[in-house]
Amino acid sequence: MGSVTKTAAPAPSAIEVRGLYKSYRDQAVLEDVNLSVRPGEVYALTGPNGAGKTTLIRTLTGLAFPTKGQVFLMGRNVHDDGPRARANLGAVVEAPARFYPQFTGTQNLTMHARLAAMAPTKGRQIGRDRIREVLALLELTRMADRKVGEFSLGQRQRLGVAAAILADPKVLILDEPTSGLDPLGINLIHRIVTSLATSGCAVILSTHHLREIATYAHTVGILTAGRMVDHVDLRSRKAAYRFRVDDPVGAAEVLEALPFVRRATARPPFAVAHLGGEARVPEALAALISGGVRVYEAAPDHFDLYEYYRERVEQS
Ligand SMILES: Nc1ncnc2c1ncn2[C@@H]1O[C@H](COP(=O)(O)OP(=O)(O)OP(=O)(O)O)[C@@H](O)[C@H]1O
Repeated sequence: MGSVTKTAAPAPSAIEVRGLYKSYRDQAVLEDVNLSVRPGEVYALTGPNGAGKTTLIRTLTGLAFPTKGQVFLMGRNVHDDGPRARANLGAVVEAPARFYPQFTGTQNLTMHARLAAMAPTKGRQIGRDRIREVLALLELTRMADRKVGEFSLGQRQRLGVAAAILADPKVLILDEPTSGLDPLGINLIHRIVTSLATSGCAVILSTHHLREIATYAHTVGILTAGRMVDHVDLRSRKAAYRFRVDDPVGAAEVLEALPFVRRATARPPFAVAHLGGEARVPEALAALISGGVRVYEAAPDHFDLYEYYRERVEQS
């Protein structure tokens, strides 16, 4: 039998936004927004108040219609083929999500489960065990049989996330899921989002909590005045190392010539290089030393998303 060479094809996007425009009367709120999120990726959307984040999220979920452009969820156009596109979607688009206050947490989730069972392509039956499981995951077991009208803001917020993940969505879209939550609640949402992404779910969430999302988002989209001014790939930023040297420009040239270095720049007194991992640090050091560069220090170059964001927003 002959052998077959396999080349891993990139996973198709779970969320794909193409040339999206949205205006309210004559006011442009979104202009030419493009983005894509693959299965397993967490995309954090951020930007100043009024930048258009909620409008974008509502348009992604099919709740708002674009003036121009398309949104695909799992390959289906959310505005032309809504019920099928949304069959794989879990979302919280209003904070806190709306529930029937006179019914308990369990009863509200049971109603969500019935709706999920009616989805055209999925039709999954969600049993009581799953409802108990998501309530426990969101640390709401104690509140399960209390009326939602008696829930605190943070508890309702967590119930919203419980409803969004109930049917094991392939796409999760959350508008400011951590607003109104205490520090442990914020951490809980982060852990849940990370674990869903690890199991293959594509996640978009909007947030103002830059330092927190920097720890687990893969990409950060910066939206200002309706335009996506930057997509920051945090994975590549984390692979950077900085070397404090006597000659940063010469050191950057030495590093740039190494086959495993993707990019090297001088930022006096440092030369900063994207090495692809810490296993390459000894080789980079050896190259610098044999190139006649004196090295005083080598350390990961921590990317400060907050500082980056501030500069980016001030420029635009
Ligand atoms: N239904 C609407 N009719 C008219 N204008 C609207 C409507 N909804 C939003 N806008 C306008 O669109 C712009 C973007 O609003 P949006 O709520 O999307 O911003 P945001 O980035 O989510 O803000 P925040 O961070 O404050 O939540 C604002 O100027 C807002 O006034």
